[in-house]
Amino acid sequence: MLSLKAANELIWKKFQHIEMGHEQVDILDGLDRIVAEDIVSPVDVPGFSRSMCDGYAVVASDTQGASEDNPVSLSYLGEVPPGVNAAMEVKEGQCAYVSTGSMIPPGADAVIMVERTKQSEEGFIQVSMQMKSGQFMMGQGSDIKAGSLLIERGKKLSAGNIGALVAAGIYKIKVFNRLRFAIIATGDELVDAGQDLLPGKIRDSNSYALQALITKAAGEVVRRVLVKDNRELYKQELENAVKCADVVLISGGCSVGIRDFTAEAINELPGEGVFIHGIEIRPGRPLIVGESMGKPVFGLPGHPVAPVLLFKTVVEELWRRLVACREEADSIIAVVDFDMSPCIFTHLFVQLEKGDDSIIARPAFKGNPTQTSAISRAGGYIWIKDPEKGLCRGQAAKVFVL
Ligand SMILES: Nc1nc2c(c(=O)[nH]1)N[C@H]1C(S)=C(S)[C@@H](COP(=O)(O)OP(=O)(O)OC[C@H]3O[C@@H](n4cnc5c(N)ncnc54)[C@H](O)[C@@H]3O)O[C@H]1N2
Ligand code: MOO
Repeated sequence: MLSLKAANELIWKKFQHIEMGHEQVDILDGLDRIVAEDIVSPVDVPGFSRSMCDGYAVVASDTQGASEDNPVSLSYLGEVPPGVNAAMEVKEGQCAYVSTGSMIPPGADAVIMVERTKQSEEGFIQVSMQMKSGQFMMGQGSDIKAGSLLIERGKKLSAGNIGALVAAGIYKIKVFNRLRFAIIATGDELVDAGQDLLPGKIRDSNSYALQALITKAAGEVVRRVLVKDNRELYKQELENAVKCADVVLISGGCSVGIRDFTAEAINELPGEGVFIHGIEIRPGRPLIVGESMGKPVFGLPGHPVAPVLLFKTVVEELWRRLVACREEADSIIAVVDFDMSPCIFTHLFVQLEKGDDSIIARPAFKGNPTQTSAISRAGGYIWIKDPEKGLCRGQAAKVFVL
C-alpha cells in the first residue's frame, strides 16, 4: 500500500499540468489568497525623509560637542508641519521645528528631540546633545526601496502584507483563482440539514465540514449534493460534478461493502479512473483518488475524521503545489501529555492547552479516535510516522494546526 508521501507524489505527477488561472482583486479581497506574481515596489517608502520624533531638524555637524553644560545655539527658521512640503532649507547654524512624520527640510540631516532643547533668546534654540547624521529620521526609501521585492509569488497574503502594499501605492493585486470544488455525500442513511431525522438516519455532517475547510483555505464550493446509494443517480451526479468543478470530493462509499460504489462510479467516467485505492494512513485508509477530464476526483472515507484529515494531508497538499504555495502547513511544537502505545493510527487529533512554558497536547477523542466530536475539540493533529513506537508522555511533537 502507498505511503502518504508516495501517494502525494503520485497525485502531483498526475495533476501538475493543471493551470491555475489568476484574477486581479482589490487588495482587501486578496486577504488569505495566494499571490500569483512577484510584487515589486514601484516607489520608495517613505517617498521623502521624515522625522521620527517631535523636535528640531538640524545639521548634525552643528551639534558637535553639544551637552547639557555646553549647549549649542541654533537660529530658528520656523515649523515644517506634517503633511506639508518643506519650504525652507536648513543651513549651517540653523534649525526648523518638525513633528513626528514631518518632512525633513533640505540641508538638515538629523532631528533632535524637543526634550533635549530649550528656547533661549527670541529666534534661537539651544540644543544640548551631540547628534549623528541620520539620527531620528527615516531616510527616503529606508523602509521599502523602489524596485525591491515586496511579496513573492506563492505567498499567502497576510494582513501585514496589505499594510506594506498600500504604503507602496499598490491597491490591486493578482491572486490565483479560487479552486472550485464539488462535494458529493453518498449514503442512504444521510439527511441534509433541516430535514427530519427518522430512525436509522444521520445528518450529512461531512459535506459541511469539508465546505468549511474549503472556505477557510480560500476555495469555493460550486456544487454540493447528497446522493442515495443508487448507481445511476450517483454516476449522473459525479459527471455533473466533474463538469462544473476543478476538484471533486466524494464522502463515503470508499470501503468494500455491497453499497460502496465510489471506485466503480469514478471508473465509469471518461478518463483514467481510479489510480489509488487505499493508502497508509489511519483514519482514512480506504482513500480513493481518480482522474476524469484531467481533474482530480477524491473519494474520502465516510467516518467523519477521515475526510477532514485527508483534506488537510492530501487535497490541500495538491492545492498548495498547484498554486506554487511557499507556505508550509501551519504547525507548532507541543509537549505530548499522554502515552499512546503502538497503535493502528498514523494521525491523532489533539486538544491544545497552554502550559506554563509550552503548549500541551492531549487526545481530542474519548475512546474512538474517529469521532466527530474529536475534530470539534481538536486544535490540530499529530502525524505518528512510526505507529509501532506510539507516543510517550513528555515527548515534543509537531502538531499541524487545523
Ligand atoms: N469490511 C470492511 N469494512 C470496512 C473497512 C474495511 O477495510 N473492510 N474499512 C473501514 C474503514 S477504515 C473506513 S474509513 C470506512 C470507510 O467507509 P466508506 O468510505 O465506505 O463510508 P461509508 O460506509 O459510507 O460510511 C462510513 C461511516 O461514516 C458515516 N458517514 C458517511 N457519510 C457521512 C457524512 N456525509 N456525514 C456524516 N457521517 C457520514 C456512515 O454513516 C458510516 O458510519 O469503512 C470501514 N469499513
Ligand atoms: O481508515 Mo478508517 O478512516 O480508520 O476509519
